[in-house]
Amino acid sequence: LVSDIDCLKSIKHSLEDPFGYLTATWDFNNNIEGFICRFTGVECWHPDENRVLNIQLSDMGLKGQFPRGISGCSSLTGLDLSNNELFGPIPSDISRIFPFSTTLKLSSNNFSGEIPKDLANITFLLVLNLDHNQLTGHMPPGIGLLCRLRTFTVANNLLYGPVPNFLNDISSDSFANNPGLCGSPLDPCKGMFKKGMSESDLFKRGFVIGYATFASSVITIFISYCMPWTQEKKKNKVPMQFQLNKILQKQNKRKQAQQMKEMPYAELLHEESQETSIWMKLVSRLSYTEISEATNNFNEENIIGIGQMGTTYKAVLPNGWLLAVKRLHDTRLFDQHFITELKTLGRLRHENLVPLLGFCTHSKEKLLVYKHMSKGSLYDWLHPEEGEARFMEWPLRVKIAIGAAMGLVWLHQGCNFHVFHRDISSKCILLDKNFVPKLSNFGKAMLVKPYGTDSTESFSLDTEFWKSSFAKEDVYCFGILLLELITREDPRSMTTYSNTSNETLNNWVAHLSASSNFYSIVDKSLMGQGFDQEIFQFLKVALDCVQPHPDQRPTMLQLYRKLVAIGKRHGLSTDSEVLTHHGETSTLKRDECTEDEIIQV
Ligand SMILES: Nc1ncnc2c1ncn2[C@@H]1O[C@H](COP(=O)(O)OP(=O)(O)OP(=O)(O)O)[C@@H](O)[C@H]1O
Repeated sequence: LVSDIDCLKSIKHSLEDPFGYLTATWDFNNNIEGFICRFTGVECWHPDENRVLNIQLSDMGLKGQFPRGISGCSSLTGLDLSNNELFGPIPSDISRIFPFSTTLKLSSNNFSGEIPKDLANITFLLVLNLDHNQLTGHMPPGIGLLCRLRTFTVANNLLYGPVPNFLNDISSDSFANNPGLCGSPLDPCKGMFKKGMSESDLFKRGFVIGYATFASSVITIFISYCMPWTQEKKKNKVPMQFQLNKILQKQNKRKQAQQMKEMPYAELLHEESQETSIWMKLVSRLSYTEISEATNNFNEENIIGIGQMGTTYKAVLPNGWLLAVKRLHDTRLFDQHFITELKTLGRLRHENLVPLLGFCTHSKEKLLVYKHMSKGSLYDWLHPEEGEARFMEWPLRVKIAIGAAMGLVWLHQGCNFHVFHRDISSKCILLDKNFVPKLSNFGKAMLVKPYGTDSTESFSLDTEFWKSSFAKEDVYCFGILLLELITREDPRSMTTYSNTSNETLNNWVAHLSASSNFYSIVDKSLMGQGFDQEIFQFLKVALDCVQPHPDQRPTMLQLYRKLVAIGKRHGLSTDSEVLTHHGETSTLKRDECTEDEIIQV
C-alpha cells in the first residue's frame, strides 16, 4: 500500500517548485512518526501520525500538471492548489484519485480541457473552486446534484452552454466571464442552448464543434500572448481575451450589421469564405465604445506614435492591461492597408510578430488593436530625440537583428502560406519589455498560398518569379535595417545624398559600399568595445543584402543563418522552430506543399 509519505514524495516530484517552498521543508530524511505534518502546507489528522488531512499549496508558483500522486494520500479531504502555474486537464477519473474530497480549490491556474463529469461522483464535495482557468466546453449537469456543495465557482473560464440546475443556491458571480454560459441564475438560454436540449442535439447541429474551435483559438491566443501578463499580475488574473470576449458580447449586433453595410469593407467582414473564418477566429471585432473608453476618448495624452496611416494610442483595459490602438486616418486610401493587415497579421502568430488582437469599424473610424509593446519602436531607440538618454549596446542590436530575421524567415519559408512584408524598416520593428523584436505594419504585405487552397483570390502569375521578387525586396530592406543598426544613421531622412527617397537610399548604400574607411561609417559609440570584428562582419552581410541585383542577395534563411553564426558568442543561436509555421491555422504539412498562388489581400 502506498503510504502518505510516498504520496507527498510523488507530489513533490511531479511539481516544479521554482521558489523552493517545498524544497525548504519537505525533507523526507526522517523516520519520526508525524514528521510530514511539519511540512509547509500539510495538515495531518493528528500531529504525531503520518496521515494527511489537507494539502494547502496555494500561491507558491508551482508548475506542472495536476499531481495525480495525491491518490496515495488515502485519508485526504482537502486540496488547495490555487494561484499557481498548473496546466493540463483536471483528471477525468478525479473521483478515483480523490474520493473523499470535501474541498477542491484549483482557482487561478492554467487548467484546460473540459470539467470532468466524474466530479459529480465526489459526493462529499462542499467547496469546489475552478475559477480563473481555461476550462472549455459544457458544464456537466451532474455537478448540480452534489447535495453538499455550498461554495462553487467556475467564473473566468471558457465555458458555454446551460448552467446545471443546482440543488443549492449558487450566485451568478460564480459563472461570470465565460463566453457562453446561460440559464438561471444567468440570462435564459436561447436557441440551441435552450435547457433540456441534449448535448447530442447540439452536436447534430454542429454547434459544439464550431464553438470548440472558437474556444481553442481563444486558448491559443491566451496561452501565446497573455501568459506573460498573467504572470506579472498574478493576483488580479483576468485574461485579456476574456475581456475582449466580454466586449464582444456586449455589442449590439443589429447596429453592427447596419454599420457593416455602410462600410466599404463590409464585404470583407461579411465574407463567408474559409479564409475569412480563419482570421476572424484569431482577431475579435471590438466595440467602439469600449476602445474609446480605454483610450480616454482618444485623448492626446495617450498618443504613443503618429505614422503615415494613422495615430497610435495607448489603451488601458479596466483590469489594467495595456493595448495599442491604431486609429487610421479618415481616408479611403488606407482601406486596403486595413484589410491587408487584418488578413495577414490577423492570422499569424509568432514570437517575432506583434499580436493583432482586434479591430473595430464604426462610422468612418477604422481601428486596429494590438498588444502594447512597452519599449516602443526600434527607430525610436536608434534615433532618440535630443536630450533622450537612450543607447543600445551592440549585443542587443545583434539580438534584435536575429529576432527580426527569424520572424521574416518564418514568414517567407512557410509551407501553408508565404508572407512577404514589403515594408521592413526600423519603424515597424517594435520591442517588448525584454527587447524581443516584433514585426508590425503588414499593410503592404503580400500573401502567397499553396495553389488550389483559395482559387477565388489568386492572380494567374508566374508565382515563383513573384515570390522570389518579393522575398528579395524584403532582404534588401533588411539590409538597410542592418546598416541602420551599424551606423545609427536614419537612411530615409538624409538629405545629403539626394532629393528623392529612393535615390537617397541607393546613394547612401553606394556611399557605404565604396567607403574604404570602415571606422568612418560605424556608430562611433560602438567602436573599441571588443566588437569591431563582429560589426565588420555584419557590415559585409548588410552590403550583400543591398546588392543591386536581387539574384545577388541572399535568401532570408541564408541571411538569418549568417547572423546567427556571427552572433553565436552572445548565445543567440536559436534555430528552433524557425521553419515551422507554428501559429498557422491551416493544417497542410511541409512535404505536402504544392505549387503556390499569389493572393491579393
Ligand atoms: N503595438 C504597439 N505597442 C507600442 N507602441 C506602438 C505599437 N504600435 C505602434 N506603436 C508606436 O506608434 C508609432 C507609430 O506607429 P505606426 O505603425 O502608426 O507608424 P510608423 O511605424 O511610424 O510607420 P508609418 O509611418 O509607415 O505608418 C510607432 O513608432 C510606435 O512607437
